[in-house]
Amino acid sequence: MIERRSPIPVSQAIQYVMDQIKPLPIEKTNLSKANGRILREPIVASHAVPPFNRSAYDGYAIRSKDTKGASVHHPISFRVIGEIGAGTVPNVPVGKHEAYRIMTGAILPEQADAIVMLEKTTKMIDGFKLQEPLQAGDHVSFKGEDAERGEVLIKSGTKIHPGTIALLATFGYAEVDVSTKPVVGLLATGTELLDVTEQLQLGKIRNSNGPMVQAQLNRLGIECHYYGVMSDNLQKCTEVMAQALQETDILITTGGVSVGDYDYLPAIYDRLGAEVLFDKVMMRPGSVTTVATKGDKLLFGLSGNPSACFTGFELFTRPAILTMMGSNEPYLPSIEAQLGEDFIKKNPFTRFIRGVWEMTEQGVVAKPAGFNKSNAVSSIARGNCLIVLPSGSSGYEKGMRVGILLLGMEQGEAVWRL
Ligand SMILES: Nc1nc2c(c(=O)[nH]1)N[C@H]1C(S)=C(S)[C@@H](COP(=O)(O)OP(=O)(O)OC[C@H]3O[C@@H](n4cnc5c(N)ncnc54)[C@H](O)[C@@H]3O)O[C@H]1N2
Ligand code: MOO
Ligand SMILES: [Mg+2]
Repeated sequence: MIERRSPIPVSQAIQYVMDQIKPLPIEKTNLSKANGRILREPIVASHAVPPFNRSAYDGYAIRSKDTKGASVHHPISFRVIGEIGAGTVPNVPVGKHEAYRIMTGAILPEQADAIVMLEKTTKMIDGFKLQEPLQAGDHVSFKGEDAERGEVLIKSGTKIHPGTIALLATFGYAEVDVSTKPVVGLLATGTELLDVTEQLQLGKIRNSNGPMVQAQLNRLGIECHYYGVMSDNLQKCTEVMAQALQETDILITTGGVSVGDYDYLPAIYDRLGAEVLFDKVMMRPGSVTTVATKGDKLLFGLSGNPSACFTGFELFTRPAILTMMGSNEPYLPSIEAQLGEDFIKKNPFTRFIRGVWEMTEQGVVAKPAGFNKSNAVSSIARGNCLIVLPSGSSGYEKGMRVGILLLGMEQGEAVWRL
């Protein structure tokens, strides 16, 4: 009798993986290399932003009280006593009916409390005329209006993106605490697999999972240790994986996790003494995704079918790696969308359909990205989301509200919700 596997719910499988994760140590990185890394210290404002009251426009710095009563019929004249470009500091305060020519970003001179836009003035020989009154604070960018000193602006565990870089630079972080990266190994298994450079041969296909998973890792900022392709050979694969486990924190394989005669991963885990957390998940594609541990190492046995491989990585490997790196938003971001087409197939397991979402007049609509079986490769290329169709339904109709997981986003989610 063939041994039957017991499928577990997706959320439980994710939890099993996440329970194994311990955060990696912290290291310092140069600001120029920090983009895409996970911040491991909060960004606290070490000074107010802006650090001084400054002009929001090119124009003139004046005392607002001197503009009282100004109108078309009663223009008020101002004498210009100097000029302040951004970066220079005036040393004489503004007096009654006096003004400084001032540029955007320049510090306000003492006594000045408002800025007149250049366009609102009529030039005169030694100054300008103004035809409308100003209030104190007009066109001034105030000290601390963006951030107060001591404010926690970004939490530890956030992914650094160009906006974060700007903030780090603002506060003078030449270096910043980030997580070290896990060493991730990747091995594609399958006697049928050809290298990308090889001619197609009957019965064989090119290895697409290897390069795909490499790219999925790259999206997390990780360069993997690529062990290439191996034929389905129990002894040789075991040896390579045993060696790879010495050299990596996480070892990803693709293929060989099902029940075929050459699906050797279950036997390899056994030989390696790895403990299998699960080998069947109530999801499609990727139902045979297998995750195991060996000491503090994690082994992800992603399915050979490309869509299943892709989905297994996004659902299990991605949050595991991000959590190791201290991310507080390791899950794919999810939003609600309208299903753009009927999906009438029975759903014994939750389906993750490679889809395309777009904004329409009806709101966000998500459609399957084409041929959608677990062996599909074209729909992975077209998709920008995974449409989640929970199990237990006999089908989903166009217009129904569904959850979708957004792919390739910088932002993530703190909890698994779908
Ligand atoms: N009797 C059963 N058969 C299968 C079951 C099952 O439950 N009972 N599960 C099916 C499901 S679901 C999937 S998914 C696949 C999983 O297969 P494996 O993970 O064992 O992967 P392989 O057998 O090695 O390959 C499957 C398929 O994928 C192609 N492949 C493999 N590696 C690559 C690669 N690197 N690049 C591109 N394509 C790859 C391979 O040629 C096969 O076509 O099993 C079902 N069978
Ligand atoms: O694991 Mo398979 O991909 O469910 O289709
Ligand atoms: Mg197989």
